[in-house]
Amino acid sequence: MAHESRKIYFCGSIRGGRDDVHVYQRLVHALRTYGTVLTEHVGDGSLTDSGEVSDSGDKLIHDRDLDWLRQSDVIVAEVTQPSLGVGYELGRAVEMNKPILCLFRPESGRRLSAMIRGAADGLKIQVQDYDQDQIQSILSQYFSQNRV
Ligand SMILES: O=c1[nH]c(=O)n([C@H]2C[C@H](O)[C@@H](COP(=O)(O)O)O2)cc1CO
Repeated sequence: MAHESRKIYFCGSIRGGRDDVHVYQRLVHALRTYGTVLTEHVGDGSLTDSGEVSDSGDKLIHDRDLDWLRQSDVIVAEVTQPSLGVGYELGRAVEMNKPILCLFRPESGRRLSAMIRGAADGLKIQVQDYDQDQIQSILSQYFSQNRV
């Protein structure tokens, strides 16, 4: 798929905690090489764990994000910092049969949920352990696959 037309949905923790926001920032920046990132705000350093401010509240955020999820060609999720919202997005994306790449940093000392690692089939749903130095190579390898 051509870079210009590919829509990427990036998932990262917001109310689950913003400790990894610098990693999300790097990923969003790197992902722009491969398409349009619909959820750029996830990597915004000024967005706190209060989440986005919206007059219409959480329903607007939820409905907008599900629309973006439906439109997207691929989901990339940074899953090191546990987040209910990211887990929910991934579950919905699985049901939509979207290609999914989950990225986990073992250096965190955490153990990824079995419901994420156990969902991987190595094809449509991929879970990759990585450290930040590998961001470019992992994304380059992933997007060179025909299925995304
Ligand atoms: O303000 C928000 N905006 C937003 O787009 N989200 C979406 C995108 C993130 O991938 C995910 C984060 O979920 P959580 O806030 O539960 O960590 O949910 C979540 C929030 C706040 O829950």
